[in-house]
Amino acid sequence: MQVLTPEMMKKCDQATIKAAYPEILLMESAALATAKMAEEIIEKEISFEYKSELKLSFLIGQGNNGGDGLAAARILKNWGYQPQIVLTCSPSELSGVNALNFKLAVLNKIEIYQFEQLKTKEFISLIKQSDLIVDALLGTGIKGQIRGSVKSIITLINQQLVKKPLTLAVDIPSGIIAANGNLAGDALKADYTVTMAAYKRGLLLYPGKDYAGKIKVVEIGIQSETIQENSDQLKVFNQQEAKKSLPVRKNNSHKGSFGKLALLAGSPGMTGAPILTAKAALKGGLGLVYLLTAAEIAEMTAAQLPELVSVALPSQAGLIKETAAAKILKFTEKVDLIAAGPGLGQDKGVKTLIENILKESSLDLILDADALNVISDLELLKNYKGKLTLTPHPGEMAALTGLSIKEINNNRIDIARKFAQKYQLNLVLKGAATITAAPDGRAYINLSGSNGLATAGSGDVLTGLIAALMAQESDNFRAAALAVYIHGRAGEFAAQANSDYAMIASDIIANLKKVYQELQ
Ligand SMILES: NC(=O)C1=CN([C@@H]2O[C@H](COP(=O)(O)OP(=O)(O)OC[C@H]3O[C@@H](n4cnc5c(N)ncnc54)[C@H](OP(=O)(O)O)[C@@H]3O)[C@@H](O)[C@H]2O)[C@@H](O)CC1
Ligand SMILES: Nc1ncnc2c1ncn2[C@@H]1O[C@H](COP(=O)(O)OP(=O)(O)O)[C@@H](O)[C@H]1O
Ligand SMILES: [K+]
Repeated sequence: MQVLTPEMMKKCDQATIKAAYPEILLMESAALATAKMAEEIIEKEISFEYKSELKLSFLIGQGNNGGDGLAAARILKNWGYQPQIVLTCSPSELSGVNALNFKLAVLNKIEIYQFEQLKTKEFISLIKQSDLIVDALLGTGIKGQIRGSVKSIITLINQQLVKKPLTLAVDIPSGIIAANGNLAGDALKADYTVTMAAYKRGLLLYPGKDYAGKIKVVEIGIQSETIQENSDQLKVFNQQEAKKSLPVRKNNSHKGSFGKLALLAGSPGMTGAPILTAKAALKGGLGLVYLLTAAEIAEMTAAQLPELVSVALPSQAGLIKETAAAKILKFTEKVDLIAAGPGLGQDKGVKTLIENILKESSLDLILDADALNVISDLELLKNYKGKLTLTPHPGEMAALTGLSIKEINNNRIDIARKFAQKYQLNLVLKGAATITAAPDGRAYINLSGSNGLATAGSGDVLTGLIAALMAQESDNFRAAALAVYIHGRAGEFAAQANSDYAMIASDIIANLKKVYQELQ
């Protein structure tokens, strides 16, 4: 499912209206979807005897987001509810379809207040008594910081109410910038968001994602072709996408059919990382893992995982010698893909090894952690002869690009995509709302996972999973996006069993089976 910017959404609206779909009809569809969602929430969350005893408060802005709200209030009134409306402007300031929907609200005898005419106490009391607030103050048309009555309403609710009533946001929580998920000063937190036609970026990026609650995308008459034509290949990776992408395992197969991985990882003091990666790769469905690591720790690591084949590299005091490059390249002739980085360390030998692999190999190559940190010449990435995948967290991405972590996180989608296209590689930009970007411009925002994944070794697990899925699926970009989804979903299961606080990276691996069972 597509993810849009406000400009793209506007183009979709305009194209639909131009193709003979009257604007009022589009708004009525949005309103009907909002009313249905409000009713679903009421039935699920509130115990009541009569619809008419419920207090439904609609906060109405001056633009089309407010128009959606006005029409939804009227529909719910016709269904037997008693909605009330708080208007942020005077009725004479409404125009077009919004003025018409206001007239219809009056005609349907809905109780209407103007915020400016209410005393603060009266407004607070009205909100406090509400069973459900429908937030139709601001949608995709937000410009600049929140101001005027809209700002007063958001500030009053956020500052004066200890417990906020149940809230449904129309299209996007008011105050969240639809283009990037940032706050326009402040925003109204929702328990649910009903969003029109497609996801908006701001609903999936932080802090916006924290304000949106449960999101439902509703169809309002905009054709999927129109959305396709006016969007930019950015999609969400959800369960539906994962089910579609899960590689089919042939029965007539052997361990070679599911890939042989050369894993270049580990160093003295960092012997756990390669085990997490190798175990995740094997539990992810990969056929065989060779761990290439410093001679001093090769035996010790092999002892931790009986399924592992350990290969000792020439080293001194645990540091891999620069001369190991030839041995590694020779060895990788018998494997299908290489993953390098977890716990590898960053000394000179490691840098030489990674540079040599980038210059000489043409296998599918995944670089993570220390293998990313030692790269100083980005041209090596561009010139790599095989298919390359990088998995930086924002800190590693900052080092690769010269940008700050804040800049990266403020513009995750575009930065990841530009880098992937410029250097012709798959990029997994990790962190809350992981972005997977392809060299050809495709990109996914991942929807699974939680803060429990922010635990030592979690990234090592992801690298193993990416290798496993890449070995089983020919489209490396899709494989990486699927691995990110599965990692996140396994993390959700791990959090259910242990809590976000108490889960560790091994719990993610232990729960992979549940994800595969769910997706099969
Ligand atoms: N187009 C369609 O056919 C369809 C559109 N749909 C719906 O329309 C929504 C988009 O509507 P929109 O474009 O009218 O913008 P919207 O979000 O209501 O905001 C504009 C209003 O807010 C005001 N305002 C702006 N910034 C502000 C701030 N910082 N602080 C305070 N006020 C601020 C701005 O004031 P002005 O700048 O004009 O003074 C203006 O009055 C979309 O999210 C969806 O819900 C659906 O019904 C499907 C069909
Ligand atoms: N708050 C969060 N929500 C969802 N996923 C997260 C969050 N924080 C981290 N993650 C995920 O956890 C993993 C952490 O990887 P990384 O930073 O490399 O950790 P480590 O180096 O400890 O293994 C990544 O897949 C990342 O996307
Ligand atoms: K809204």
